[in-house]
Amino acid sequence: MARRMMSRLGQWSSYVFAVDFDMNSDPIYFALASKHSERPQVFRNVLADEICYSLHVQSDDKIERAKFYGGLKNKLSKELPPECTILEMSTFQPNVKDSVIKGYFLKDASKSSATERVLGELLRNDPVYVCSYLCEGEDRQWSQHLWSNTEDGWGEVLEKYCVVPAEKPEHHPSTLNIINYDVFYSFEDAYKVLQQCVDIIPESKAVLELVDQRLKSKEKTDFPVIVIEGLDATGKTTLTESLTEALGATLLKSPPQCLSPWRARFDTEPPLIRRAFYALGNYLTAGQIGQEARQTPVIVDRYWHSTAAYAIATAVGGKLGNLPQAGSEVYGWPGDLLRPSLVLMLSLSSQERMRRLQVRGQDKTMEEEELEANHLFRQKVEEAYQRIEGPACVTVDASPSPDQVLQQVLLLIREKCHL
Ligand SMILES: Nc1ncnc2c1ncn2[C@@H]1O[C@H](COP(=O)(O)OP(=O)(O)O)[C@@H](O)[C@H]1O
Ligand SMILES: Nc1ccn([C@@H]2O[C@H](COP(=O)(O)OP(=O)(O)O)[C@@H](O)[C@H]2O)c(=O)n1
Repeated sequence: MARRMMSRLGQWSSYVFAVDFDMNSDPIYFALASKHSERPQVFRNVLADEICYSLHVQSDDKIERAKFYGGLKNKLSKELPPECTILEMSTFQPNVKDSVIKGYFLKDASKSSATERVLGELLRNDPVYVCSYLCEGEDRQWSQHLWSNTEDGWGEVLEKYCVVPAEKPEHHPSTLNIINYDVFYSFEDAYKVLQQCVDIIPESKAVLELVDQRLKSKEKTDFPVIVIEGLDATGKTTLTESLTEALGATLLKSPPQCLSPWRARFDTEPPLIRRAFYALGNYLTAGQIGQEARQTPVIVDRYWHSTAAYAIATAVGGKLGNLPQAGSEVYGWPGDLLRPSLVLMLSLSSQERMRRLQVRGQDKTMEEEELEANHLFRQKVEEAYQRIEGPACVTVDASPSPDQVLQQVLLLIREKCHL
């Protein structure tokens, strides 16, 4: 095991580390070197004399890595002393796609041995790299020690590096592993993930069986296909129902009804697996759309835009500006997924959306902090919605009365789809 870690470590000196100390600011970027740099100390404003650690999952298996990383946060939160802060961390090669190894950075102010005990146990039993960080010497510079894992837990220090500041990369690290981790751009890529899960998530088998029986859709439909998108409580259900009636259309949704027995199960899975499930849902819905659009117009409540926008917004940490730029390949439409004729996104101010959620009896107990984090998340979802192409969505003001929204949308449909 130690040898394998060493071989990866050889590359590690070309990696940059990013720690998210504050979600509203840039991460702190640092690299490893054999000598300290002249530049100011890396953790100057965020760390005092705490002992710090970092943990990275070491596995070449994508599913194992995703499962273990998801569970690790819960385990750490439960077992570490409360004075130990758990921060998200990425190790990556700047601007190199698929190079991110996700991990956690621990800022330990507990002055107890409990943290070392928990980490020693992880080292002994689990596929992790553990590093400790110490602030030493007269010039108070930080260094990183990489520990080997032995049967006793903490083994020996394999490598010792000086921690030096690194440049902010052009692309935020959380954007580097979106493709085929958070968003899937072909049926096959999503299908493969669920196939690999069959042993650990038995429900995957039933989902794959349904997907195997899906209807294949033609590229072109006889009748228009109109997708309604938007955040929760923007009025999608209300509008899709009235539109369906007004146009004599068929109403479908993604994920389709036939996946509902498994949705809650896959919602508890890490993004890789959860997103693959929703991606497959779109292909099932596409089959139904192809069938129905032979006879009537089709209205679809959420489709690809929801899958991609939520996945991207969740994957991309921190500020709105961290999203991949407009025109990036992550906003492209999967080549093998039926394209609708028109996509409309319902947009509402956050005050009106909160009011509607409250009328519906939800979100009443949300803490201020959570609201703030959610505000940032919603902004990212809406921005991602607007950047997705092929077809791009048309934004509709959803604040007027239900009937006014319907009339406005009917006008748009007549104009764009000649209905
Ligand atoms: N145009 C509108 N004006 C005022 N309230 C609305 C409007 N559209 C929907 N609502 C109400 O807002 C809530 C959320 O609407 P809903 O259609 O369930 O949204 P979604 O399907 O997007 O979650 C419901 O209580 C609904 O009655
Ligand atoms: N086509 C879809 C639909 C939903 N989703 C996911 O499902 C969540 C939204 O579902 P929801 O149940 O809140 O939707 P509504 O109740 O607002 O219609 C989002 O977090 C998306 O991640 C998806 O990925 N793809």
